Amino acid sequence: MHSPDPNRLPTQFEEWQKQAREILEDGPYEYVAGGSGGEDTVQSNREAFKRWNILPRVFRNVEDRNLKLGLFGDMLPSPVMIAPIGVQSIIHKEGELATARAAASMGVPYIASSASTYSMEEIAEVMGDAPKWFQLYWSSEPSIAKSFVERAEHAGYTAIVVTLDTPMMAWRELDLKNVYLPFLIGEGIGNYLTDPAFRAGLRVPPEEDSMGAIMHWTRVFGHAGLTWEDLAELKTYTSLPIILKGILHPEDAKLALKYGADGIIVSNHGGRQVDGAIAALDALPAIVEATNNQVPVLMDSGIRRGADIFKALALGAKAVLIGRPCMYGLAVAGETGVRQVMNNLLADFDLTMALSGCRDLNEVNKGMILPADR
Ligand SMILES: Cc1cc2nc3c(=O)[nH]c(=O)nc-3n(C[C@H](O)[C@H](O)[C@H](O)COP(=O)(O)O)c2cc1C
Ligand SMILES: CCCCCCC(=O)C(=O)O
Repeated sequence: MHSPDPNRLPTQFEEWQKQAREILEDGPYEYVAGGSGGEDTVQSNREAFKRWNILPRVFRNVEDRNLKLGLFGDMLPSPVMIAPIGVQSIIHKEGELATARAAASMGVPYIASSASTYSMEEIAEVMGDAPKWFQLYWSSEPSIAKSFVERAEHAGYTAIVVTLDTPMMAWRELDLKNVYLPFLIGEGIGNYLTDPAFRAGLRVPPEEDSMGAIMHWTRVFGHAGLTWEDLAELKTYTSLPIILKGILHPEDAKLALKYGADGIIVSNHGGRQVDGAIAALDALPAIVEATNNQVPVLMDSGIRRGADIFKALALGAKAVLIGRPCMYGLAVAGETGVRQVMNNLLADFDLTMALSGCRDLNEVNKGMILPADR
């Protein structure tokens, strides 16, 4: 059993990843770290940040800094939240509960995935009043989609994030090599097993036939038939803000506005879906322009350090989501690891703000960065 010394947890992202690699078996590690196809987009996500330089200002009295952000009625301590990540039980036995506790202890919003191993109610319970959003994988069975959204609202989640880039899983070569799909061994389906609409579709309860439930899950998980018109139906299920995740094309950003989305997350799913897709940071400016400040634009994919957060905000993101770094923290030291990863990132971001001469988030703008190849 791995028991890390809490006084000697890593500071570097690369070291967290290296230790996670040592702790986890190939299947779970490569499921988390891997991307789709030849992983070109995983790589592009990182390269995109290196194509921008920060242009720091000096002599600006940066003794007091304000990183707070008002978003969908909540006042957040910083423009950083934890991305929805499913099947965290393959990384640590406490899975999403550990990550959610770490987030709640810092006031950092946690976005609970539909594909969590623990149910959305269990996750909400460990978070108390801390900010939490629910991520919807829109089931092909409408009663399940409706039930998930209603359960989330009832459990105290304050926004619904609808992920649009994963109606099915991409060609993921590492998982194929490992013959590893966690869902097929019953991980990541906690929200389904506890859902009355899902259970209504089973011949016998999952407690009596777990494989039957898993097979049913494979049939209802995704919905490749969805179109923009379906958003109207989803909006009848809830009065919570609806945020669309996985937008990369500016025309889709305009459609999101037209069909009444309350927010957008520019994301390529961390390079796990369309290999060869544009880096999320590269997609961001055109989407910010297309939405013209009508709704908040958030982004994720490839953020590893404070300077990355700064660059994303300078290019117009209101906030960013952190994905794999938290999962490496979870693998290394459970709840403590996730908290330490987030503390490191936030400290790095705060220092980047100060040393760039920014006291407030609204000072982080396009004038603070330059293309590296100018
Ligand atoms: C192991 C893993 C599982 C994920 N599960 C989900 C999920 O259930 N729902 C979702 O919307 N995105 C999911 N994502 C994508 C993340 O929300 C996020 O977009 C991505 O991790 C950001 O890229 P980064 O890991 O490079 O920071 C997952 C990502 C990983 C690595
Ligand atoms: C059948 C697809 C399930 C994907 C759920 C988790 C996820 O989003 C991922 O990237 O992995």
